[in-house]
Amino acid sequence: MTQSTGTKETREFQTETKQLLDLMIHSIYTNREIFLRELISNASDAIDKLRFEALTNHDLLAGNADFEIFILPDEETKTLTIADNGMGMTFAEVVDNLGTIAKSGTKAFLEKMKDSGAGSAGELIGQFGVGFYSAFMVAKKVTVITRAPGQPKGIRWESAGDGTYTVEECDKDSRGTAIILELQDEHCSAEHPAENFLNRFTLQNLVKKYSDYIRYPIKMNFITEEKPRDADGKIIEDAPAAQSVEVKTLNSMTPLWTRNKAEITKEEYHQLYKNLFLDWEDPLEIIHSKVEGAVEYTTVLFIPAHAPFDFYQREASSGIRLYSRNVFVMDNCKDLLPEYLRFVRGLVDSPDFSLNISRELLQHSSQLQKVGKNLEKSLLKTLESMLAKDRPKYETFWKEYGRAIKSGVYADFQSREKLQDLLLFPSSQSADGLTTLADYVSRMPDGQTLIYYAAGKDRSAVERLPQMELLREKGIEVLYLLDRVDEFAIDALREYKDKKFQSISRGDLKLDGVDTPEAKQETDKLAKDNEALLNAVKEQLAGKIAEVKISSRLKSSPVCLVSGDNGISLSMEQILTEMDRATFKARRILELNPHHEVFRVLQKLHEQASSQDAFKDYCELLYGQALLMEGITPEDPVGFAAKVAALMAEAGKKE
Ligand SMILES: Nc1ncnc2c1ncn2[C@@H]1O[C@H](COP(=O)(O)OP(=O)(O)OP(=O)(O)O)[C@@H](O)[C@H]1O
Repeated sequence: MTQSTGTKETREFQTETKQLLDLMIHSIYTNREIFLRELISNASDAIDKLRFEALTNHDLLAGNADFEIFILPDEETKTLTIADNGMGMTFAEVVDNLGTIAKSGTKAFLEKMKDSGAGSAGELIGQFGVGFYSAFMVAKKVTVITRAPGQPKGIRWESAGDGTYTVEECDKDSRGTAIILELQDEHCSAEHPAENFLNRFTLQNLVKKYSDYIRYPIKMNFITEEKPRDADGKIIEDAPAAQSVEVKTLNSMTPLWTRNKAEITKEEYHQLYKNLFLDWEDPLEIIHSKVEGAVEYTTVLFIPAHAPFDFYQREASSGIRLYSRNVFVMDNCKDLLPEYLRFVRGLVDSPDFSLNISRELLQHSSQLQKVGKNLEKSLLKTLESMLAKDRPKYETFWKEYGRAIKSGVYADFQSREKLQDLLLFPSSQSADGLTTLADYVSRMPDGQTLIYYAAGKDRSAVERLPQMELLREKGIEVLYLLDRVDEFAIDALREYKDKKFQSISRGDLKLDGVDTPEAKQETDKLAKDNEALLNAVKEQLAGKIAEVKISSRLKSSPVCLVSGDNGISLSMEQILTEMDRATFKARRILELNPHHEVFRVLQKLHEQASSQDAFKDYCELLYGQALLMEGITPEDPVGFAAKVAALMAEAGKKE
């Protein structure tokens, strides 16, 4: 077969690769058959790559353009070979690709493994599809023999998955890659045909199941034995059987999306999705459309059932593959869909995508932009109709991707209006349901002109905000913004159907139309009468707060902290601080409850010149309390605690 022609080097796998191999070999994952899908998919990618490069450099093909993937089970050597005549790899590429983990998905897999402990390896292997290394789930030893086009020599890579591998130059007749798996005993035993990867029927079924859509023929030799026949056509029983070899193509190769929609089963769509995007779950939604006219394309889009575990942490990636008349052009096509739709997976096949322009140019092509606009429109339409017709399904979608949509509202100025009707929020109206903005508005009583909201880290934190009391008493519905991006989205939106949003912790509460003019007059009078007191409090808290006010929103709490109408809010400031991006500060306004007993004590202390120290402590304590109620730690927690202790001791003395 091949012969080594250079020195053989033994190298160590990168630490992460070692960990991965260890998992592959020792995991109790039962669905090991997926290794075949992974290797076939790599072979198909390698042919795609060559085919694409050959468009501009025809010499690469060297006269061999009959692309194929060959599966060769060998009973004698107990090996299974998957061979392709694709791009092959050079020495450096072999070391880079098969000694380290370059693939971000595999890295993510390892991260997730670290987080969730080895127990879940099985489930995760299926979820991530771990590429080439999955071969070690079924093989004792893996040999890769590969030759890149134009290279005089091939490269032989070999490993038993034990921490090291060898690489050496070797002879190889033709371009491409052969992966030879020396199968583990349980995977070449006739006793368990479904797990026997030398069994041709098992292999045939697996190709049908996982790789039917692959665009290159996946071939296998079938050996038939037949006894010779006599002149009358009758079998000669005692003659030795003659063997004949028949090469069969196992996959249908018809790209699913070119078929008539009505003839495609849900199961087939699911399989296409799983094959292309290596998911183990069925997608939540499928959109298949064919568009003819100024731009012509066919698209199959999927909304995965679950967002990847690190979806909201990593850089936006895109899961859209481009094809031109069934020929793969590129994957991860950015700029096709807006970032807020980056969870969508799928493909677009259009004769208008030119095959031989560069990736960069293609991404900026006007055809692509037109297609992108259409896809965005049809995805939004699908989501709107899901929301209207299948609320539970939409809520499942929302749980996974709601944050992406909300990010679209604040980050994508042009999409704001289109997205506002897709938003859902919890609210004071129902203990566990979610409401759309339209539903909120439809419930607004006559006279209420604003949409009220409260931000906090969870429902109970918001419900316990002192500011909530008054609204609860007046029966005004409040939207709860519990996700960190919520307030930024609402802030960007500013209004919905001419109704402005109003935070219950910002500026004046503006209960106009609901509150009475008399109440406002009373608050103004109290502020005037206590002007000196308010100024004194402000002076004591100089540098910490911008203003002190008489509150009209407090019931049982003596104090609360709100932020100004403009700029960021306190909760936004908190979020930005956590993200180390606190360049802006909220304008802090301390509101005092004039009807609370503490207010009267404050008035008394202020009037008595002898109580200046106590007055100062009271101001500090009220400010500290207000911060705590907002979930913010006072700047000097030890000093705050000491003041509380001193006050408790003092109160004890009086009794
Ligand atoms: N048959 C092959 N021919 C040429 N290169 C290959 C072949 N198989 C694997 N490779 C190279 O090895 C790399 C690692 O393969 P692996 O399956 O681990 O990840 P991947 O294919 O990049 O990721 P994904 O499976 O998500 O597409 C590939 O990117 C490719 O460069």
